[in-house]
Order: sequence, then structure tokens, then C-alpha cells
Amino acid sequence: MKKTEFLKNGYLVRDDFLSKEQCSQLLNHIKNFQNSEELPIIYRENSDRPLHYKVINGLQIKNSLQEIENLYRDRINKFICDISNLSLVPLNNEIIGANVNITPSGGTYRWHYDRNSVTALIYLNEVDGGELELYPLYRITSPFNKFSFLQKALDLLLMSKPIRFVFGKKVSIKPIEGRLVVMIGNRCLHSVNSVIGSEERVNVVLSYDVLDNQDASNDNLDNYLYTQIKVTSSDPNYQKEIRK
Ligand SMILES: O=C(O)CCC(=O)C(=O)O
Ligand SMILES: [Fe+2]
Repeated sequence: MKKTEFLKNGYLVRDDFLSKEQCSQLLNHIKNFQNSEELPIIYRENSDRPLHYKVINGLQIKNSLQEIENLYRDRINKFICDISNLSLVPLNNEIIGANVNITPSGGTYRWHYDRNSVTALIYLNEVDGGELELYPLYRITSPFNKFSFLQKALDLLLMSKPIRFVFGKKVSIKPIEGRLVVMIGNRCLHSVNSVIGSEERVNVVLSYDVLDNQDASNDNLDNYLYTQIKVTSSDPNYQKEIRK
């Protein structure tokens, strides 16, 4: 099958995917949700850029934010299958499948690869700073994926600032109301730059995978991303054993 533009580039940006009205309606629902349930600030120190945000997880979305659940299972799912020619489906793991990231002033998201293959991001408001920074198709994957330590070593090497600077080609994407970004999340190194000003940056994160790659379970990473629980691993994206 012919490789689509999206697969060749590793990412795609589509402006006005949601209208201003749709964005403000979603923002309102998210605000109401935050008034009914206080979200903890997650702060995970990191040598380069910390993870500093609040998150509404997939179960909370399923129970309280039906429009986002519908976007996840319907419109966006169709869109990403069209642009990739792949049979992509929502994740079995409902907590991590659909999220809303809320990044406060000064907040950032650490450099990482996603554990699923395709990720769609919808920005609901425009803020200063808070750019999505990405290195398209930057990851070198080890053919020996049983040895996760090798992959971890490769990833950490390529992630380091000087190597990124010399070998990487960084793309910076401003968060703008209604803008959709789709990327091959497990091949594009990405991160969120510091949010400037007082307004929180709010965006929807929808994760998909192919049917036979649905075991994204990693309790340590879930605790790291969704709770304030102390975690021991230096980088919880990597487990001692990779479960494939
Ligand atoms: O908020 C963004 O722009 C990116 C978030 C992200 O990479 C993630 O939640 O995995
Ligand atoms: Fe990500």
C-alpha cells in the first residue's frame, strides 16, 4: 500500500478542525468538571524539562465529558484512519486512551515518546508559550525490542540536548484554538515548552494503536502521569521487561 503524506512526514497539522464555538463549549465543560472535582498538580522533576501539569483521565472523560469521548471514538478515529491508511483503534486501557491536559502558567511536558503509535492533539485555546516541540520520526528503534535497556540507552542518547541540537530538526507548533495535530507518537520525540502568562493551556490528547499492539500497561508510568505517588524508576516509560 502507498505510504501516505502523514506517514512520510510523521505528523500533520490541521487548523480549524474544531470551530471557536465547539472549543468554548468544551472549555466550559472542562471548567465545570474542574469545579466539581479538584485536579492535583502533577510535578515530576526532570533534568531537562519537568512534567508539570494537571490531567483529566479517560475514565473521568467517559463518565463526565461525553463530547470528548465521542470525538475519540468517532470523528477523530475516522480521520486518523483516513490519513494513515491504517486500522487504528482506541486503546483498551481506558484511563490512558483519552485525556485532557491542563498546563498552568510555567507548566511544561517532559521530552518523551508515547507508548501508543498515533496520537491526536486538539488545542482548545491560544496561550503564549506552551508550544508543542517535536522532532518528527527521530527515534531509532532497536531491532531487539526484547532488550528494553538497549532501546532506553538509544532513546536517552538521542534525547540529550547536544545530540538533538546537532542531529535533530525541531518543529515548533503553537497551541491555537481549534488546531489539530496528529503525530506518530512513538516515533516523534516531543515535549511542551513552558506556558507564559496567567492562562492555563488546555488540550485534548487522544491515543490510538493498531489492534494487535494493545498492551500498553505500565503501572509505574500510570502512577507517574496521573497521580502524585512517588515513583522509583528514573524514567517510568521503560520497564525492566517489555511486555509485548
Ligand atoms: O500537550 C501537548 O501538546 C502534548 C502532550 C503529550 O505529549 C502527551 O500527553 O503525551
Ligand atoms: Fe506525548
